[in-house]
Amino acid sequence: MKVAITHSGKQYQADFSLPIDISIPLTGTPDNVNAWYVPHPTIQPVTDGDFVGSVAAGSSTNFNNILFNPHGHGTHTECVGHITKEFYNVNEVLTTYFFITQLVSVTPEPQGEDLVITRSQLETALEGTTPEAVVIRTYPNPQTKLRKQYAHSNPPYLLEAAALFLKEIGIKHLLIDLPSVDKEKDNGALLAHKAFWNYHGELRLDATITEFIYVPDTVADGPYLLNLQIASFVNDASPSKPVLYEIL
Ligand SMILES: N[C@@H](CC(=O)c1ccccc1NC=O)C(=O)O
Repeated sequence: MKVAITHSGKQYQADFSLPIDISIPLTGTPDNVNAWYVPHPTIQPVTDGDFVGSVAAGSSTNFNNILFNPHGHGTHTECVGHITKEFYNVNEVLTTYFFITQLVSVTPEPQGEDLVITRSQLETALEGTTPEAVVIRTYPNPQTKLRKQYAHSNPPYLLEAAALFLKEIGIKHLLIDLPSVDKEKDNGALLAHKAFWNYHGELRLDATITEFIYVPDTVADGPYLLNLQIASFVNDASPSKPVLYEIL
């Protein structure tokens, strides 16, 4: 299914029959990707007395409860409500779902004991483009990222200046393959989140951060059409399904 798109005076074409899903599947198993010290998600049949919500166990239907945490268990999209006293929910904030995006790859640089993404790395990678959304793939990029247990691993993160740069050039949606844009243990500083959402000024209520994506190596850097969909959770964050389409 080919589509022709006119956006900001430019013409694009994409083929909806060739989606590139950059979400991480969520499973109810211990090897589900994990961060923030939460137990693994569970997907279990509802039970009620003798009833077990499983066809294999004699029920008419499979009928599972799912217990998971959007921030800790996989691809999720969050709004400024992640860091504010006031309640903002991502379902109200994300109101359109297609964006022109740029996929960039960076190798985080050592800074003391950390690995960080710098402003100049993003400047270089974006090559002067100012898309609505940026998808950041970090190297190395092994497939084990799909089930990595990140707790206490001090994953790479974005420097405050890098997040400020993305805000300055008007990026509305930031997607990254790490558990957070900030350092794991930062005593609540959350510098990159705050910079991107302009926490100390007028909040960028319509800006989102999507963490825990996975972009396979076979996908080349460059421009894409992004379809960013969430489940309609009234919460600061929701599991999400970002999908890229090559621009033809
Ligand atoms: N680094 C923060 C914690 C943090 O960032 C966080 C904690 C739980 C769930 C998500 C978090 N950040 C996600 O981007 C801290 O050390 O307080």
